[in-house]
Amino acid sequence: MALTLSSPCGYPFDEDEEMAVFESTAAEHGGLSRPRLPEISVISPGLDTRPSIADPKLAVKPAAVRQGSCDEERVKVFLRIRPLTETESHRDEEQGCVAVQDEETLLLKAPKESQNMRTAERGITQSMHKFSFSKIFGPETTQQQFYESTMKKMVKDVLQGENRLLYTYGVTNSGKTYTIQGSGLEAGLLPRALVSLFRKLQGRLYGAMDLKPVLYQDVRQLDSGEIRVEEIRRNSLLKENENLTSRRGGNTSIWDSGIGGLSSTSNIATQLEDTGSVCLEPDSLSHSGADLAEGVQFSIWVAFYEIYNEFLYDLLDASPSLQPRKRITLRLSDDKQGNPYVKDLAWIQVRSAEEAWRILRAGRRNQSFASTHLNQNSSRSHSIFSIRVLHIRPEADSAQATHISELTVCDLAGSERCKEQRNGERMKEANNINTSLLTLGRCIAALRHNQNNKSRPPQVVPFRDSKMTRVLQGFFCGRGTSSMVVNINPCASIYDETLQALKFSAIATQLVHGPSTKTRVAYILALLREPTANGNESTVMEEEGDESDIEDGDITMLNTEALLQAIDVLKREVQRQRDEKDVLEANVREQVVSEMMELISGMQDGFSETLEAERALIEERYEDKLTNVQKHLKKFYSQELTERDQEIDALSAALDKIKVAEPHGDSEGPRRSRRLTSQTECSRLHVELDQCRAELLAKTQELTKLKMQPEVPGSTGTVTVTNAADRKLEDGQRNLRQLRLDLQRLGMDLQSGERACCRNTGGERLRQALTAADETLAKQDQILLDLQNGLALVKADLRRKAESLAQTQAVLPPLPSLGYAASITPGSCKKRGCAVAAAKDTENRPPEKRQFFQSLFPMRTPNRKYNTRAFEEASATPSSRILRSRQQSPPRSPAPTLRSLRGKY
Ligand SMILES: Nc1ncnc2c1ncn2[C@@H]1O[C@H](COP(=O)(O)OP(=O)(O)OP(=O)(O)O)[C@@H](O)[C@H]1O
Repeated sequence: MALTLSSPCGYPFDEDEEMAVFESTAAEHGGLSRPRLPEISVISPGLDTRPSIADPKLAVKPAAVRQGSCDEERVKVFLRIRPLTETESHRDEEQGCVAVQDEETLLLKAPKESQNMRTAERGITQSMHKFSFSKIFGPETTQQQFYESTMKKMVKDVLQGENRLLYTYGVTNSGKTYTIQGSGLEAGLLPRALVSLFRKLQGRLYGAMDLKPVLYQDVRQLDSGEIRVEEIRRNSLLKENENLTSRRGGNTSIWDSGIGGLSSTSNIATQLEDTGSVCLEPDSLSHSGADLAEGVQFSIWVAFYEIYNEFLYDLLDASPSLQPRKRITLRLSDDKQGNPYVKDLAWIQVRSAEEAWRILRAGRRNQSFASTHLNQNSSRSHSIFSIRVLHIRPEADSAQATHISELTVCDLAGSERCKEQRNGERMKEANNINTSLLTLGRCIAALRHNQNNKSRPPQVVPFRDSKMTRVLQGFFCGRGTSSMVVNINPCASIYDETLQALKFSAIATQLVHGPSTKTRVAYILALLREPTANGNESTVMEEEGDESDIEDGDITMLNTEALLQAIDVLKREVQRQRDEKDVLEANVREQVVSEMMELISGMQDGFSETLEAERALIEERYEDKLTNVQKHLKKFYSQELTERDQEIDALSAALDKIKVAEPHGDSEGPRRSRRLTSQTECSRLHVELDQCRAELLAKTQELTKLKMQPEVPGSTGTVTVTNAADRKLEDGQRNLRQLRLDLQRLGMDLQSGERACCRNTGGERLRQALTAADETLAKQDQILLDLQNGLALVKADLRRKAESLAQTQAVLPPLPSLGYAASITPGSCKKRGCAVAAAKDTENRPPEKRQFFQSLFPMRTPNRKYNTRAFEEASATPSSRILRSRQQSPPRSPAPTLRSLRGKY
């Protein structure tokens, strides 16, 4: 399966991501055409984001941190550009795609055939990229110059007790191995470092082999037997190297890697074995032992191992056999503190640079090299060479190691495109190499994230995802510092790979070294100096005496009691910080809750207001609708009634005509003529009633006058009767008024019934209202009947009164204007009796609905009849239906009509 080269920085190097993290804005580089993509991708965060001394965060750091300059804190990333070979020059690989702008800035310009140029042409990315490094070394840089600027100080630091790591990173065939180990007479960083180390230690070497480094960074006292074993191993390795050197000529050794039968071709041996000893410029290494601690001797032990296809192999596994054999894989273990170490790794004591050099050469023969399409002698593994320095105080009886420091040099395998590997084994190697480099990139990216986002929860740094990162973990976690050498090949054909490698290194430039062990000790000591919670000054420092030693952070200066006290102080500090955080959390929670409550109540108010407004709006709308409906109904019924009135008038007129023209027409004729007659009769009765009232009034006045006259014998009974008649008349009038009021009320009931009908509340309600109205009408009919009876009695009384008056007139002079008496003739009475009979006919008929309807709509003419057939057919409105239903109800007791009253009267 062909795989492409993965981005080693932990996430895909897609251009958007890259821009988000590293790229500057266009404005920083002058006017640029595209708004989103600047012409040059500036990948130089290391320089721009350097913390200043004035950074307030630094002010609170312990003194040991403040003392160090910012440059020292940041991880150093060096760039080395290798020269083009002759073959490469002939292939026209020099296309000016790599340009050094100054000591720290590199400009990459995409060549025409590169993938980067293709994407740039599509506007996805830039064709030019700018990178910044701690220092850039061009093709002309010599090995010595490079050593002086990079590793020289590291050696010094290690001798002073620090841990240092230097690792190379780059595309295959970019010069990593050349940089670390060198070639021919050009010794690389490692041999130079060894020579420098031993020169510095001249006269200070601890020759015995009784103290040996074990585990992560511990020292073990060896007994005599173990010492002998160690010596045999060491001598065999040195002898092996001698034998191989003497047999040089047929110089290819074959080793079985143990995995898939890989052959590791040690052609590299030829390169360095030409130099029997390390050849260095005389003035390249200063060898002053002035910086070394007084009275301390140093024991140097080296180990050399490789990580091949994610397996650990000891390159100093001293077996003299040259036969192919199965290599033993080593395991990674953790010590009690969880620090990783390579179990059963061979540590060899060396007493000179020469010995160390020979051991290194012996190990290189075991290293996994192979020929690839890019490099004839390509490292297929990550090789790690470690030098451990034991700081020993020789005592009279037995020596004691006070400290151990380490210098590790790691030559990482080169990243490469898997798909370009034609050999399956090479492809597998490339895969593993890229995977471990990818993990390294992810670790560095996570470390950078954690350093840059201290307020956020830290990301898990995936050290355990690869053997290489696990082995080097301590150097990234404060137990030392690391430096990175990025090697690049300026060939145009591998421009895209080079670009990826440089992007990866750009992340590393952002890294800051974690606080060293020394710094942590200084922090603890600073805590001890602070006033305790009880307000008493800690006495630890006073007991310890020399403050300058303490300032250096040497924890061994403290006795057990002081350390226990320090633990107590730290525990209290932890508890205090926990309490603080608890209080802070409680406050934050309280604030959040109160803000939430405010928010919720605000929302509630808002909702209620909205609800009210909507309710008002809906009410208003429905009010308007109801008003509109009422208005339209009124208008409609008014029109309807007007039309009916007109029709009735027309019908009446037509009937009159018919009556005049054909007095004896068809069978319908007499009934209609009777109806018309009754109508006209009714009007006439009205007039007569009014006349009767007027007469009654006149009579009442006369009676009043008579009362005023002196009483004559026998008149008492007449006056009493007249008074009774008056009272009854008054009652009758009162009843009439009551009747009118009831009718009005009925009218209102009907209106409400109509409304109920209009609002579709159901015909049942309307029917009930109408039934109630009918009952009220029946009551009124009864009242009218009573009134009629009362009037008959009055009439009888009046007759008697008239007779008594006649008798009185016979005695007294005649009274003026007794029209009423004159009008009460037997003839007129007879006539009135006929009227009463007619009224009785009327009473036998069902009550007139029209009178009731008339009270509802006073604008109508009083003599209209709505129970005609024409009206029934025409009325299709709800009101007309109501009227019809009422007409269909069973006949009720006849109500007295005015005509009947008049007749009675
Ligand atoms: N600075 C330099 N000056 C001269 N020659 C160099 C330089 N750097 C590298 N070379 C040569 O380039 C070739 C490849 O170098 P080297 O083997 O060190 O690459 P590499 O990065 O280790 O490759 P790989 O990752 O495949 O092992 C070697 O022949 C080496 O001598």
